[in-house]
Amino acid sequence: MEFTLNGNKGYSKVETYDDETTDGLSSKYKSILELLGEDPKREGLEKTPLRVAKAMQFLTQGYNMNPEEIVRSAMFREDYQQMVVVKDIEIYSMCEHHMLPFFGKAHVAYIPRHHITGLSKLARVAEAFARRLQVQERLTTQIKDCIQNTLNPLGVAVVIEAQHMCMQMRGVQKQHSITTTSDFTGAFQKNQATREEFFNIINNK
Ligand SMILES: Nc1nc2c(ncn2[C@@H]2O[C@H](COP(=O)(O)OP(=O)(O)OP(=O)(O)O)[C@@H](O)[C@H]2O)c(=O)[nH]1
Ligand SMILES: [Zn+2]
Repeated sequence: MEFTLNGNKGYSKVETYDDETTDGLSSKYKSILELLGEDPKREGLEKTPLRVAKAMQFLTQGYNMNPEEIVRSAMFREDYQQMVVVKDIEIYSMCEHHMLPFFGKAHVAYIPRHHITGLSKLARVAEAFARRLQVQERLTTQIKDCIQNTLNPLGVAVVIEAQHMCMQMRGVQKQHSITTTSDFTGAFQKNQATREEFFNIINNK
């Protein structure tokens, strides 16, 4: 057992890699190397099944995190009722169709009703949902729902801009394509001026 995750504050059950999962994944990745025509015994590849087994657990650690708990762990009563925006949150996820990375930026905003949360928690929520097999649309909606359900704010906005390796390295091979998804509740959904203010902030106008 080794300590692995930097910045783990107890929302995650994965404080260590799970030995049984590591062993199971390692032996399967060894077979995958063989199927790809490689020699898993050659020096450079000897430890690769183990490394990949750990990397995959790292990249999917979000399954063991509780995003609502992350928000609730730092919820403060406050009467501020203006927009709070955390933009340019880096996200690294993996598409559930090809298990290849997609990555980019998330922009998250909310308008508090009675409660605010720690700013880092918005980024931690994005992280908890991103570190799973995902589609960008569901990732966007899950972040939005989590903030809405915990803080009960006057509105939530989430925009994600991402590049998908499955569209760049393979398949249609469009290296410069960027996918944007968005989801809104409350004031962001109903009020065009509020939504525009949010877009102006994230676009730095
Ligand atoms: N909507 C959505 N699609 C995604 C996402 N990530 C990957 N995809 C797409 O998932 C689709 C899967 O389509 P399939 O036709 O079953 O798979 P494929 O034969 O590998 O398709 P190509 O990628 O077009 O070669 C592809 O169009 C991918 O671009 C995502 O986050 N959201
Ligand atoms: Zn894909």
